[in-house]
Amino acid sequence: MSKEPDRLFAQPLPQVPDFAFNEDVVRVFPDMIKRSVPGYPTIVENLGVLAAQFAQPNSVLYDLGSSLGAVTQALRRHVRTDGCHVIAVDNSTAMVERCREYLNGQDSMFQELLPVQVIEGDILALQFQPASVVALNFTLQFIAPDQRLALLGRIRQALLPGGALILSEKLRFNDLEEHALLTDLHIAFKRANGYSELEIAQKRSAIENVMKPDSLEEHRERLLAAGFSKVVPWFQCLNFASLIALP
Ligand SMILES: C[S@@+](CC[C@H](N)C(=O)[O-])C[C@H]1O[C@@H](n2cnc3c(N)ncnc32)[C@H](O)[C@@H]1O
Ligand SMILES: O=C(O)C(=O)C[C@]1(C(=O)O)C=C[C@@H](O)C=C1
Repeated sequence: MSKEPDRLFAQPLPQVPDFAFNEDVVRVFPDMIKRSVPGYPTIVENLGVLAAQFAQPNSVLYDLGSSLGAVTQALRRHVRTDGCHVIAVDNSTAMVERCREYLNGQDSMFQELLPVQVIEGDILALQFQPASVVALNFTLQFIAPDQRLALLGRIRQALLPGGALILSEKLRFNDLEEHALLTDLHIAFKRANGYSELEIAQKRSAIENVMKPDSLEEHRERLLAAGFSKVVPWFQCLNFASLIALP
């Protein structure tokens, strides 16, 4: 994995462009996401642990919005169920290229890893195969809000009995005081991880048009409307959370 530090927003930009998962972001992504998302390493590792409980023999495990394949690698570390394979999907060419390099490197060093297929494509256009685990790790927030219910409905239809969707997202809060407090604490987290006020402000304006977080209540209601029977939050650190949704 690239160890390059994220300095993308360190210099004043005349105009901050909308955030995109391009080559510049890909180069610094492991550092960026770890220093920006409280609890990210814990979520990723335990996503593998949870997935191992839901994986069904001879089924597909989806990593949707796979970026550099951190979730896929956690699935490889933890899932031991017979006959499973991972399908990782991302629509950023730069992410997919780098992800394939990492995973090919692993394949050449270790035997008996779960087979992985990395697809460059839009998850909104994906024909889902029957799946026991679907991971959406900080991806749904980048999908247009009016497309989210239909996507979750198609995931629900693809899920096998005993399987699960694991959904991690940045949250917003309907209670304004709660929202302000957790936003301030998230900024403190970024500061503690070495980001300057300028970096924090420019990143915020880069993502505000492209990343639209929902509240926990909106997630729960939409997942139920999509046909899931049960929604169980299993992790929250500040304004970032992860949920298990059962078919
Ligand atoms: C925050 S990153 C996900 C991080 C990753 N899951 C992890 O745990 O390291 C969001 C990813 O979703 C991808 N993405 C956004 N919209 C997408 C879409 N419609 N289809 C496929 N991938 C998408 C982006 O290219 C980006 O790589
Ligand atoms: O909320 C922020 O400031 C973030 O940086 C969050 C977030 C995310 O949740 O995916 C946004 C974009 C990058 O992919 C890394 C982190």
